[in-house]
Amino acid sequence: MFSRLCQQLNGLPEEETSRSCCCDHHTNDGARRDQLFSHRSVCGLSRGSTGSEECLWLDQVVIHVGALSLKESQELAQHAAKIGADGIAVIAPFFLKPWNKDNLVNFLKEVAAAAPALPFYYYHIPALTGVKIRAEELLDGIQDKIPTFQGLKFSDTDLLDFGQCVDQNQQRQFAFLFGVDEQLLSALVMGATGAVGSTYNYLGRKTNQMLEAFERKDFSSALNHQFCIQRFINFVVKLGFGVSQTKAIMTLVSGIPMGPPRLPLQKASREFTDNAKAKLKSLDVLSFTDLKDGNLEAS
Ligand SMILES: CC(=O)N[C@@H]([C@@H](O)[C@H](O)[C@H](O)CO)[C@@H](O)CC(=O)C(=O)O
Repeated sequence: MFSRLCQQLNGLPEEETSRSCCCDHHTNDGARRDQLFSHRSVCGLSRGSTGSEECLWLDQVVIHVGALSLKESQELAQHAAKIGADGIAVIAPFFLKPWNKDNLVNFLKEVAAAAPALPFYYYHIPALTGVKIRAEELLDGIQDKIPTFQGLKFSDTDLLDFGQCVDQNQQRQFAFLFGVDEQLLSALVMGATGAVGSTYNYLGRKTNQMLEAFERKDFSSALNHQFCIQRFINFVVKLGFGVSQTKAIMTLVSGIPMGPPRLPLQKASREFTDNAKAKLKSLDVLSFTDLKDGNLEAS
């Protein structure tokens, strides 16, 4: 059922993007975007038991093409099709917001129509877009308007909405990709078919252990793994956790400098990174013991 954990590598620095892939983010540099697809075999951030870097083969790449302007979104969708993406995803426009379901669907429909051969995913992240139209409502009849509609990335904690997305679409082969890492187990019970999230960049092993336990119906072990993930996320949330802190942790665990976040975000503090490092060590969630924090200054 749960086919594969989708690892986000969107924090990689500009110079790394030619050997990486992003699920939700695009770069604005056209040449670099093209390079992205010249290497379908990418080096991820995971390390095997020997500590050596493992190569990940991304057999599907979904490019996020959302933008505030419909025209820009359409251009990005066309570009994604041209360079061989396997799908496109779009968040709701968040400056001039759609007021109701029909407005939002009409916007999405125009973006999808710019890449009519590509599977289309709606990226529901109301906390960031401020567009709170329920996903369950949006899905009702969506394939009549968007024939390429393939599924949803659901980054919200409203499990009633998520459960109803699954329940009301059991006859359809939609992908229900969950995006709240600390609640993934609950979403699996509701019928999630996949996950996309930031912490999988470094908590992938622990998450895979949870998925395996869930698959073999060992719910007690699955819950223990989820609680362990929650202990880490709860800890960093209290310190202040966002994209900058994610970059700092990814640098810490990989040794690859992720570069500074873009303004208005501010670089994570050394204090945050030290605390996160101590917590990761105490929870024993990494597959290698030697954290690579030599490049922290560059992050
Ligand atoms: C609001 C937010 O950033 N959510 C993350 C989660 O992975 C989140 O970091 C995690 O559940 C910890 O709270 C993802 O769903 C979204 C995300 O990483 C992205 O779009 O870049």
